[in-house]
Amino acid sequence: MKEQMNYYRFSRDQWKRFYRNGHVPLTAENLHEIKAFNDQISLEDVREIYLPVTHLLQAKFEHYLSWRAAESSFLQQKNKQSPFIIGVSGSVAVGKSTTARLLEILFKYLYPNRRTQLITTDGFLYSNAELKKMQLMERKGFPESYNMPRLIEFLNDVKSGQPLAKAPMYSHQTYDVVPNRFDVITHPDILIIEGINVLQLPTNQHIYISDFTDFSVYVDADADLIETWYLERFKALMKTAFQDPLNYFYPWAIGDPEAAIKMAKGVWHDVDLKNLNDYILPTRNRADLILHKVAHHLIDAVYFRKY
Ligand SMILES: Nc1ncnc2c1ncn2[C@@H]1O[C@H](COP(=O)(O)OP(=O)(O)O)[C@@H](O)[C@H]1O
Ligand SMILES: CC(C)(COP(=O)(O)O)[C@@H](O)C(=O)NCCC(=O)O
Repeated sequence: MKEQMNYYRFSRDQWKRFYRNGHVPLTAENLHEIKAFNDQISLEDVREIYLPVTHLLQAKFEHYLSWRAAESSFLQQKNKQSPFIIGVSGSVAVGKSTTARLLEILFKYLYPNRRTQLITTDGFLYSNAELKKMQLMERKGFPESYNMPRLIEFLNDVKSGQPLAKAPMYSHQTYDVVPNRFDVITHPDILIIEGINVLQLPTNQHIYISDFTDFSVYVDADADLIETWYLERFKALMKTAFQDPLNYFYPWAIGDPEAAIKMAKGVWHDVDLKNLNDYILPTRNRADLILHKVAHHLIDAVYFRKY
């Protein structure tokens, strides 16, 4: 990634120094829990990259709470609870879910008495049946494949302090939205929203997802590297989740492995890479923080937005 004038660039060595030791006390048990959720995560990355990120987010969150109180006092209104919303974006397979989950875990350690919840935007995709009807099945993940008005309404409910808001669920098992299944969001203090479209500006809306987020993170890497992660994940799933006869990819898991890899490469090139270049990458410079990854998901630099 080239230097950008509106970002500070910090090398890994510079970034790790921003964390004051002991600020987020991680015990051996905590680290064990992180490893249990993804044993590929480097604990060095957790300490050197994610702990300073959490430290920064903590400062932002506390500033947000005091600003909300000051605003309510100015408007002579009751201080209504409204969650601090963190958006996590980036390409398919760059590691958004992993980053979002890690931030969720770290926030829970930091604020055990506060409610942190995580949702993904993929539940707001139109169902496969609807996508087929609109001839958008090959455009899954592109802006027009999401029900944006529904997502905006959901965020508006959450941000305005509704006691309960329901986010539809997506299943990677069925490769489709799950009918009548929801993630129930109940008055969180912190909401993490993860998805490829979190920083996008839809053309036909007057209000965007980013209007609801208080901080945003973009996970970045070269497209060639992301392709290898996409294919590695596909190969790992071929041996595990795809072996289930109910899985959408089951026919590929029991067929010719080379044909399956060829198909996955085609999907990456024709759908996800195109989406990255045309719609996701152009949103990168709206993020407050960019985590730049190199081989093995190692973060070599962090970009922090100046203005
Ligand atoms: N920090 C990390 N260290 C090691 N592997 C990772 C890391 N982040 C993601 N991965 C792996 O990369 C692949 C894509 O990550 P995932 O979080 O599923 O991506 P996304 O949500 O962006 O599609 C998965 O196989 C995941 O296990
Ligand atoms: C459902 C998704 C759009 C969401 O991406 P994610 O948030 O999982 O990175 C993506 O996983 C997807 O299915 N893309 C369509 C092409 C493909 O099968 O990769």
